[in-house]
Amino acid sequence: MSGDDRQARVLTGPIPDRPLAFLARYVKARRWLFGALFAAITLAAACAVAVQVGMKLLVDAMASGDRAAVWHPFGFFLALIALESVLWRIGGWLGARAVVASGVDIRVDLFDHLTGHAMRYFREHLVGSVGARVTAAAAATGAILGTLTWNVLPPVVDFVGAVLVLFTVDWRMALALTACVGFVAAVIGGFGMRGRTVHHRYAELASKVGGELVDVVSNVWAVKAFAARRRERDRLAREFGVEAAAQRRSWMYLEKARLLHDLCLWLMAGGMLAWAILLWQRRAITPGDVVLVSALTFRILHGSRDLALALVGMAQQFGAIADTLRVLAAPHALPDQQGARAFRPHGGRIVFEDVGFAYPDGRRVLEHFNLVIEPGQRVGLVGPSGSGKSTLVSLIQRLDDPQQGRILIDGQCLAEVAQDSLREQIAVVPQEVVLFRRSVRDNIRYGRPDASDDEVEAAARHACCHEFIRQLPQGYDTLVGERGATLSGGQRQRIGIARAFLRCAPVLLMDEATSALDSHTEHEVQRALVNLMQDCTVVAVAHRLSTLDRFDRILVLEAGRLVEDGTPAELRARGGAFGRLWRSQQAAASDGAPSASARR
Ligand SMILES: Nc1ncnc2c1ncn2[C@@H]1O[C@H](COP(=O)(O)OP(=O)(O)OP(=O)(O)O)[C@@H](O)[C@H]1O
Repeated sequence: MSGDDRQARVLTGPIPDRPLAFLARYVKARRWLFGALFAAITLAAACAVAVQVGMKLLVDAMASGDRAAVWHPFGFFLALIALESVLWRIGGWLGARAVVASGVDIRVDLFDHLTGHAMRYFREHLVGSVGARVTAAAAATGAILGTLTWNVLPPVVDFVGAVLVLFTVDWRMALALTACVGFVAAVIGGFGMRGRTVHHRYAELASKVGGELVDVVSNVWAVKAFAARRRERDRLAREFGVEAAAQRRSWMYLEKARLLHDLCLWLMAGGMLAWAILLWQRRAITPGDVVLVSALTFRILHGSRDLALALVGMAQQFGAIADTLRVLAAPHALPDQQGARAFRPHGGRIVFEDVGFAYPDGRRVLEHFNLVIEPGQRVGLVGPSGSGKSTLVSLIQRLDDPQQGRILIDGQCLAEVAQDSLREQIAVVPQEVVLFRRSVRDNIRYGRPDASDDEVEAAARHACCHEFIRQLPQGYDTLVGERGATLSGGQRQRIGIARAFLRCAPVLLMDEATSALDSHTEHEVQRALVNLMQDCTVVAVAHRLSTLDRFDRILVLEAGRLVEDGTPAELRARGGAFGRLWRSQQAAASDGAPSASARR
């Protein structure tokens, strides 16, 4: 395979939402390869028709009585068989390259589109099912391309070739064959098309059930903790049962199509052969012509069955693609504006100008919200659960757009800059750091892919995780389990901080998660955070008020409104909402445990 074939094609333009246009997109992307493939298969199928003519010539030569005359037709016959085989093999070789390469193109293209969806898309769809759909769409497209090449193209060429050859025998026979094939194709094709809803339903259920399975497996902790294995097994068994019924209906539909075709084949092939024998009895045609007519008729009618079944099978595959495109190819909810400029950082000044924001379900979170955060300012967000802290942080990353007003960083409206260029300048430490199933080094380097090993280690030292990483079995090369499961919460948190260190971004967003950690680990994480917060604008959701002394400014949110704004000392002295929260946490701390309400 050449390097060119291994490289996925970078395709531009939106992903079509109709399956046929979707297919054409990937064939066009490798038009020369597919062109050569279709040409090889067309020639191979034409050779197969010519082989029947070779056989006729051989039979006629044998029937002529001139025993020496058989060798020429025999040589012609043999050469055609060899040529046909060579062409099929070339077709197979080209097919392996073209179909496999477009499988890569499709998955890369769909992945690219999928990851461009707004975060809300991933909240609304089962992630496992979305991932499975990408693979299923590539498999279905590969199956369609394979079917088109090996089950649709050859019978069509056979048919055209056979009709041309039959014209040389008897034009009425050629017309009759055309009518027969037209009839079979119409009956079975129509039957296949009517079955589309059956196949569509099966594809839909298959991907739903696949998603459910992934969902349960990824929540296996809860399944065990709630002793729910039997419950989940029974639930899945019910879902599989519904899917199986849809699969049976889809399969049986194909069987009915096969039965219908067998009947047509028997009647038509019998009729054509009887007709040829009658002509031969009247000495209108030669024995070779009878052989030719019967061979071609059987070939064409068999081919028409392949063709019809291929069309029905393709309808099934098109159903799977249509189902995937309905979910995946939906336009992005937050696209970059046409010709969006790259974001240019300049200190990290964040401004909310009369911002109004509601979630798609209509829940209003912010209304006429105004805020200015100066470059380098460290701002802690405090407030009861549901007051809008996380929403504010996600709006700064442009994970959603406000319906009213503007959000600006360094004078640039977030809705007008390219999203990736914006997020490149924002480091985020979430409450729950999720790691890839890759080495510790690769996980830290995720913050900046071009960082050297020394830079990765320096970031780890700043984030207070160098020591524990060194003690892992393979140090920095240790593979962390799925989603970082082989590390403790505090260790994951510090790796997340190391990542943010490497990012070196002017804006840092954090959702502090120190409440779940023991006091030693919390101390380590705090130390790492203090290091991280230097020299950038920080907006942090603060859960423990005791950690707020390192902030320059505290914002207290209640139901999406800014109710207090000042330094920690000012707000403590003021005795308002913050003062009350502060006192309740102090009291809980002196009782030995922070109260849940005070943590938020
Ligand atoms: N994806 C969503 N769709 C609809 N409503 C949402 C969504 N996310 C949050 N909300 C609602 O928006 C409001 C603000 O939520 P947000 O998560 O910003 O609060 P928060 O202060 O960060 O809460 P917490 O401290 O519990 O994380 C809440 O009423 C919440 O129910």
